Amino acid sequence: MATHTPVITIDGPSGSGKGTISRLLAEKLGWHLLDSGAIYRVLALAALHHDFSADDEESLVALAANLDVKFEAEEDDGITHIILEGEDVTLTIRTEQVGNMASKIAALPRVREALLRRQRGFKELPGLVADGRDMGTVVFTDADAKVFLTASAEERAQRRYKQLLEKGFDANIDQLITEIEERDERDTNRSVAPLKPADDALYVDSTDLSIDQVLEEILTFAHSKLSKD
Ligand SMILES: Nc1ncnc2c1ncn2[C@@H]1O[C@H](COP(=O)(O)OP(=O)(O)OP(=O)(O)O)[C@@H](O)[C@H]1O
Ligand SMILES: Nc1ccn([C@H]2C[C@H](O)[C@@H](COP(=O)(O)O)O2)c(=O)n1
Repeated sequence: MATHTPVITIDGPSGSGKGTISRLLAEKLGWHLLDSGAIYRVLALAALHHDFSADDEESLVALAANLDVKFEAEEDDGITHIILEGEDVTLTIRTEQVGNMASKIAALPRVREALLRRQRGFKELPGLVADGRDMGTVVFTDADAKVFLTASAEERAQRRYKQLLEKGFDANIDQLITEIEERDERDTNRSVAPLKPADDALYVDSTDLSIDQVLEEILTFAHSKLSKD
């Protein structure tokens, strides 16, 4: 009999805390982690390097199919380093320029298709926490527990502002709110794999919740779903 590999999906808009919560959840459970946004961001950075425009689907599909990217867990700093074509791009992919390009190319159906297998390859024992926009609705539709994590656009922009300053990037709060709203609009209204809660997802609004409170709520939910299997 094939062994079941459990999956927990965390979907939601930019800055809702998916990455933070997914990492903490994966650490607590001792499971693997898929940051699917990082894959779209790496592709976006590679496209910018090659000077491809965001609507050049043909070139982007070829780039996605041959993307030379490695995720390397470093013992020294505990961070998973992302290596694109031999270069460490862990920090570079986090800029708003790369995030916006990622959101644009992610609207192209054939680009999404080209990245599907790479994402599903992360599902390995003892389990996977998958973070993104369509983890529960497209990539892992049979996940054991699905969560949709959100927060108001203003709160998400404030979080991003703080995060960018901490990382030494320049930031402007009004511009961040505008960019977050534009990104929400694009991610939610695209024709393929739009950002939306799966029918069977737990909906968590983290606007007034601390990271610990969100983690607690999701862990309780995940345990209840996993114990039913
Ligand atoms: N509940 C919370 N309260 C306060 N700050 C939070 C909360 N959740 C996350 N944060 C902070 O908000 C910032 C953005 O969080 P994170 O990167 O996890 O979001 P994300 O949804 O993964 O965003 P993106 O999709 O753009 O990568 C981080 O600095 C994180 O520490
Ligand atoms: N499963 C996913 C993950 C990400 N994207 C797109 C949409 C986002 O705007 C962009 C960057 O993601 P982030 O790092 O901010 O989570 O990538 C997507 O369409 N599907």
